[in-house]
Amino acid sequence: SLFIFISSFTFYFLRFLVFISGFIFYFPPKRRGHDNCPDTNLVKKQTIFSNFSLCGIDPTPYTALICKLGVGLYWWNRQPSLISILLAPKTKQRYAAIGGGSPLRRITEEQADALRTALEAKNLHANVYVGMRYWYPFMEEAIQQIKRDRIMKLVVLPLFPQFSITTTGSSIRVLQRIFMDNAYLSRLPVSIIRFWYRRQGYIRSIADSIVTQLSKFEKPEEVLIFFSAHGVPVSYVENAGDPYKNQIEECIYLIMRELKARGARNDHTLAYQSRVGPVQWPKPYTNEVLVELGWKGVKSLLAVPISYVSEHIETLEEIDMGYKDLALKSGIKNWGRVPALGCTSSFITDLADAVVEALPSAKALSILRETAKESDCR
Ligand SMILES: C=CC1=C(C)c2cc3[nH]c(cc4nc(cc5[nH]c(cc1n2)c(C)c5CCC(=O)O)C(CCC(=O)O)=C4C)c(C)c3C=C
Ligand SMILES: [Fe+2]
Repeated sequence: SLFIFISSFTFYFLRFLVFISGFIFYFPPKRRGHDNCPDTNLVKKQTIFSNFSLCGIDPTPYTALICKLGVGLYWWNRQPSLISILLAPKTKQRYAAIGGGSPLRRITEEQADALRTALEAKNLHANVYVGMRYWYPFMEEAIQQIKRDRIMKLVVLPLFPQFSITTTGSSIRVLQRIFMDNAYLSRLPVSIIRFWYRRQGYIRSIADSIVTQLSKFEKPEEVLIFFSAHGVPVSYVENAGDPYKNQIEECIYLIMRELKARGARNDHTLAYQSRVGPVQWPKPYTNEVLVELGWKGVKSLLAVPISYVSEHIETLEEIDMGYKDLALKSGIKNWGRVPALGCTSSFITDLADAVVEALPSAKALSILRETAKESDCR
């Protein structure tokens, strides 16, 4: 325990030094309110690694305590860290290449509107709040609004089809931390949809989109369907029990089964993209596989980003620019890409069904927390 305490202390001292260095070298843009907030996502890049907690996992059990000792977690988690400062120039260039900012917030707000309308069509009159983990509007802000509105029941719908500790798990953790500190929130019945890639509506919507894109090739039957999933550190999968990799594989199996049922006989493959930092990522890597496929003589390829439901930097820049260039240079002649589902109506209707189905199981988070402790949302 003494050892843990000393290492925690050292960690937070180093963290403090990095935080100070962040202020010396970089001044984040001031927040100017939602409507004119610069959605360049540069700040997100600069805060995403904050607290040295890679992807939202706190490295010590003392975080909550330390934050209560005068440094609010909300503020603490928004300070730039060294690694993010180092990455900033490259990130700035990448966002410049897609028009100077991420469309993610706009698309998410459109999805929220479409979901509200789809719920109304099902006679459910609900408020839909958008809360983001690393950018405005932050989850904390959405929760403040929920508190003000004194809603009666809450369904949490992560916009990630598959569960990962780094995405949905990290968001649930924030939610639990805030909810348990407040009397109204801790009693509010909540239902969390932890993943939804098995839903027929989602699988069918992706399959529809793949069929549409295949039909644009001269010889659709010869096209290789290339699933590109976002990677997560291997240690999360192997040591922390992140179900993400298994869920990705099952998701692809379900999509291919749907395509086969519709008569498609295309080959398919899976690779992992967006590697960050020196940690090991699940293999094979998207860039390496593309080169290999080119060498092997694959001529037509349809890229299917499988971890997202909105266009953003990893589809518009990483896939459409980086991987496409690499594929063409490696000998692949015909390139296509399935767009993210965005506001596709069959998809939004299915999400609305998921919300309706989740309502009856809503329970106060104080009860859910016990279940979460035993599960994978650490
Ligand atoms: C170790 C770091 C990261 C892991 C693991 C990770 C997992 C992960 N992320 C998404 C989806 C998105 N990530 C986005 C941005 C983003 N993510 C990381 C790091 C990790 N993500 C960084 C550093 C950033 C900043 C942007 C960048 O430079 O790439 C976004 C938003 C991008 C936008 O344009 O708005 C999404 C969406 C998934 C699905 C995932 C694992 C399952
Ligand atoms: Fe990410």
